[in-house]
Amino acid sequence: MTDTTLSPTDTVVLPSPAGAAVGPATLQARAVSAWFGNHKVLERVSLTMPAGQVTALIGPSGCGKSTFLRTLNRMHELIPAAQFAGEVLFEGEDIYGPARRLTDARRRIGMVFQKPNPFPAMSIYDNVVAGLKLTGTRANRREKDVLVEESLTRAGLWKEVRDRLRQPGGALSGGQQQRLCIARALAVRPRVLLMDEPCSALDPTSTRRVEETIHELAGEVTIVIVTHNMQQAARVSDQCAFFLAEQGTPGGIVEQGSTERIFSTPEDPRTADYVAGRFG
Ligand SMILES: Nc1ncnc2c1ncn2[C@@H]1O[C@H](COP(=O)(O)OP(=O)(O)OP(=O)(O)O)[C@@H](O)[C@H]1O
Repeated sequence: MTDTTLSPTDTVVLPSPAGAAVGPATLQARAVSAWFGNHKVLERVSLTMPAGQVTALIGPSGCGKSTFLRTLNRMHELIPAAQFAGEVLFEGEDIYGPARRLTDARRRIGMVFQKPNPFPAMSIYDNVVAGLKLTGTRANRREKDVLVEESLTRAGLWKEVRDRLRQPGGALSGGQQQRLCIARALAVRPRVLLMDEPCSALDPTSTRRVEETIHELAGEVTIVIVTHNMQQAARVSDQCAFFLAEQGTPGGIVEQGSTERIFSTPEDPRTADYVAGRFG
């Protein structure tokens, strides 16, 4: 990993020029299919992820949850031999449309991964600023200072690191590193945040802290989270989509709905078995 520490005189790109929409956005997947080579792993998946809500993608290992998540900001196409069909509408506009740029999708739709991946040798401050690279407006040092404080505050980390912003990101605890990665993703002011099992590498206390951060962000940004932890899905999400890939068939959504209903009165017996922990 290269150290891309920025000096105070560097110019960076600030997102959301004055007047641009910055609130949460609705994301709509329509008939999304995905392949790795000849292996079809998703079959015409449709799902609406409403603005400002938390949507949890649940289901057993290998059913295509992470692949689906990666189609939502065009990360899937980075994998060699990966193919895609369908539409992903961001506020009604297809991010795969011919006039759409990859960088637009990545800026508006941020991502946090399973394993915290800050730049370890880079300072906490510069880790957050590093999240700005994809954008289009220059920022001076003062603007960067404001954005760093704003992003770390929104990620629930500011109070813990405000006195040591020049220390390396790698010196933080695992849970703090994950919240630093959330701050880095928030620095471009995305309108949707994708989270791929963001707590699976964390201890229970850090997991709780990240869940609190998700609660605090809900309403400001649309969140889509993949989780294997049913209690976590119940705690953090407004709606759930239950994925399944049966007997070598591509993955699809068996059932979707409000989290309360999916857990209390699921319609499909396979959903009932899964949320009750009887398989997967
Ligand atoms: N880079 C890849 N190359 C080839 N096949 C892949 C790749 N990534 C995933 N797959 C395959 O795609 C299918 C769906 O995988 P995916 O990781 O999306 O499922 P998942 O539900 O997120 O699983 P898990 O919960 O274990 O992370 C699986 O059969 C997997 O083996």
